[in-house]
Amino acid sequence: MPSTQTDLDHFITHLPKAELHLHIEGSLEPELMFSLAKRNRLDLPFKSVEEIRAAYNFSNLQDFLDIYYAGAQALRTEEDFRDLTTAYFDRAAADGVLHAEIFFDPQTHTDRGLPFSVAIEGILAGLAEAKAKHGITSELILCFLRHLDEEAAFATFRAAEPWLNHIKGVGLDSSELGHPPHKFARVFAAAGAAGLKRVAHAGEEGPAAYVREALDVLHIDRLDHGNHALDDDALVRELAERQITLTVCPLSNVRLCVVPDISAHPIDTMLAKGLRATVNSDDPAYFGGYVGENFKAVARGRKLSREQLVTLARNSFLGAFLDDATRQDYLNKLDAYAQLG
Ligand code: HPA
Ligand SMILES: [Zn+2]
Repeated sequence: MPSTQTDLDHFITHLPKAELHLHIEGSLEPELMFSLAKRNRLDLPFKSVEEIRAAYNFSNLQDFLDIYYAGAQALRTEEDFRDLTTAYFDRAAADGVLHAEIFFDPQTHTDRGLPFSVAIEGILAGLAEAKAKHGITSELILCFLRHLDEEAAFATFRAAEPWLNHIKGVGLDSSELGHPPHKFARVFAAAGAAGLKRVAHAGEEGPAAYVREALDVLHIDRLDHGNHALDDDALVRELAERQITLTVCPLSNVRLCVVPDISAHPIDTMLAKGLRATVNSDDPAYFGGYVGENFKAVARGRKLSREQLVTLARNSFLGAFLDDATRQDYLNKLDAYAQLG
């Protein structure tokens, strides 16, 4: 029934929410990729926006990563990173996002010769612009690439030192299988000692044992993805008891074949098991939708109630690295909206 769908879309779009799992490089839309390539006088291996989109047909995480790292090559200057960041926040604002905690992958840029400062200064300029334009608050999370070694992660952490007061936490992303969390135990310990939050991708393609390691060895404050945690009942009970936030990414899960279909997505199973699950977009330019589209996809695919949607939004504020007063302010906005809606 179209009118019901429109009501649901409207409810989701204006539902106050936080986004906690967003790779800023994964928000590079083909149109912006082309305009950056033109501005930077680069040759892209694609002739058109349509050709780029047609290449986004992945059967696993590595298929995606190969194209995601290639796309990131178009980013060359601080201005590029600022434009990328403001484009994401314009979309986020339209999707009812009040607060976003975004990842960036410095090694993707330093490994091709960009100084560490270029990506972070451009992103920070974009975050400041988003706050001024939309009032959206934000935090930045530096991700280590797990297919590289721990020494490279330490070198990145040292390079980040002058900006540590602008970085809320460290994360771990890229190819999961064969790169278990314990590979990064010492650099995560150093980040924790420096007062940073710790998060890690685990249980996306990797087994429940990687989620266990992320908890016990990396001492994570939040779990990115976590789908395969569901394979281990004791682990699920612990995640629920400790109210560890899971940053779940439904459209990413479908596009990377982590789940067979949106109608088989476990988001409501996670809620039913008492897990603090949230909905996020991961790499929206590659996976076909921003956070609002991710909410709409699971709402339809799993026939979620408004109460479940509000719980998912509440979880996003509970799981965010916010100060108590701001968190309460956002929760109050959500409660007021839920009562009206
Ligand atoms: O979903 C992801 N998984 C791992 N690494 C990533 N880097 C960007 N997106 C992802
Ligand atoms: Zn991710």
